[in-house]
Amino acid sequence: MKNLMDSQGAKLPPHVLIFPVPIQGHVKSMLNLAEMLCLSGLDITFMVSDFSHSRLLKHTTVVSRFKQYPGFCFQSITDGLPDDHPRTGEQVLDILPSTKNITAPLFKQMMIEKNLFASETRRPITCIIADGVLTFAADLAEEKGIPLIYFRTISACSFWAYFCIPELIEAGEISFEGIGMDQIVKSVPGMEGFLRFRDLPSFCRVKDINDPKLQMAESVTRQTTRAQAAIFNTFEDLERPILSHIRKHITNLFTIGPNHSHLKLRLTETKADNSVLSGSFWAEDRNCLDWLNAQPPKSVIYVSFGSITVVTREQILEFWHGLVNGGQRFLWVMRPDTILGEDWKNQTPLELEEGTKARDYMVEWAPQEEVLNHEAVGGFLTHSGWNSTLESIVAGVPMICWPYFGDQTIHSRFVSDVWKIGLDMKDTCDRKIIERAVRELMEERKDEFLGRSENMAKLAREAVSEGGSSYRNLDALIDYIKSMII
Ligand SMILES: O=c1ccn([C@@H]2O[C@H](COP(=O)(O)OP(=O)(O)O[C@H]3O[C@H](CO)[C@@H](O)[C@H](O)[C@H]3O)[C@@H](O)[C@H]2O)c(=O)[nH]1
Ligand SMILES: C[C@H]1CC[C@@H]2C(C(=O)O)=CO[C@@H](O)[C@@H]21
Repeated sequence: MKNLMDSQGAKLPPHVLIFPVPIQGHVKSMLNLAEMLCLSGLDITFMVSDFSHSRLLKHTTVVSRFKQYPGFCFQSITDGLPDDHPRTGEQVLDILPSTKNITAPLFKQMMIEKNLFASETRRPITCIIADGVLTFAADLAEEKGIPLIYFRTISACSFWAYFCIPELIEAGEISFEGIGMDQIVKSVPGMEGFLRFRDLPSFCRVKDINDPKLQMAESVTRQTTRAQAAIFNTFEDLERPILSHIRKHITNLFTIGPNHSHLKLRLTETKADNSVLSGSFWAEDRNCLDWLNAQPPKSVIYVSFGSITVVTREQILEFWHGLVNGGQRFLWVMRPDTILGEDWKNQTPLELEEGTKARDYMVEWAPQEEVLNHEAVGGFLTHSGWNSTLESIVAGVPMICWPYFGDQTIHSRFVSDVWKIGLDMKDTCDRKIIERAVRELMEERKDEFLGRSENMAKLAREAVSEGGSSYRNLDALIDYIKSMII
């Protein structure tokens, strides 16, 4: 390690640059990682897009939160999209070419002008931890000779399915007419027995193997091996068999999750206040917690489709009727930009608002982690984003999965058929099916699902506790970062 000293002669710590894709689920997860590294005394430069930076400043206490870590600083940069770009639905994918073509050259220039973010008290960056889908990070790291670690914010199982796309194509298991949605797919080792074509990440649902989304998914995933190491927000007991397949290709693989729960534990060890920063791009409506306080234990189904999902008005009404007919109370997150179509922009269907007032509760954005851990919540109707899935697992809340796109379609299969902690209703949106799922999860098979969910929650908590796999891996990651100083 080079002996760079501060003015008092103390040795300067490693300086890590963390660069997430500027999307809610990615930024939140990587902020949690940043804080864990700060707690270990590392200096952090956190790159955010101007768009996500202004959302964080507006809706969170991020500034006061990170003030306690003198080694932490934000740098913001454009994501290359116009201000009025929706950044939702499939259009969110525009962020990949825009960061590659517009952000990357500006970022490179910034690194040069700011002397790799060095100052009197900070080394030039000694390591980059980039979001696993930012391909330009590998080019830049190689060009500048800076060690690179990729952090893919999705599950190991979805990463592995993406990694196997060349084999899936080779075996004719993608894109050829005649492959039925329910046909079992054989080319993803470790999933041969239960993975249907329908469960593959949605970007595999193509007619043509040259489809740009499929190509993108394959190329960004395969190039993970260009980094010196990879981080996954998961834990060994959850995905061990799949992780062992990935480790044949990526030797330095650190599983440190569930990040949100791991951070909480590390905060408890070092500080009196272990409350976790929300990291939200929307204002959290905390009134729903008062409403939950008035509900019986395990009586409420929490409904949220994350930060990107968009739905039609018809789909919303199917869900609403299904939920009402299911006979349970519900707390529903409806972002202002959830419903597709100009007529419905920022408008919740009136009948829904009226019909919900009596028994149920609707918010634009919820303090999700607190909601899931509230004793009144007994089930989660989710889009199966990876953060939501992990948050539900840690809280021991069984799920009804309605995946929207990408990695979510495989998570829902693992929830229902591997971990058996919920139901998968992908590719349907019918009030009868929703009603049936609610009854099954919250009444008929309630004890069975709760038992397995509580068991999985225990394993998750053990993983992040002292001596657990994620706890040890985070320590090993920090040692690794220290050893990489050039
Ligand atoms: O009312 C809400 C709704 C959500 N959240 C939080 O927002 C995050 C949402 O993340 P996630 O569940 O992962 O969903 P997306 O926002 O859809 O995340 C994107 O990023 C994930 C991580 O890469 C992927 O797994 C998803 O497919 C992708 O859509 C979670 O931490 C939630 O706690 C809130 O705090 N309040
Ligand atoms: C921008 C979306 C395309 C891929 C990203 C992703 C991943 O595979 O890592 C998951 O969900 C989306 O947020 C990202």
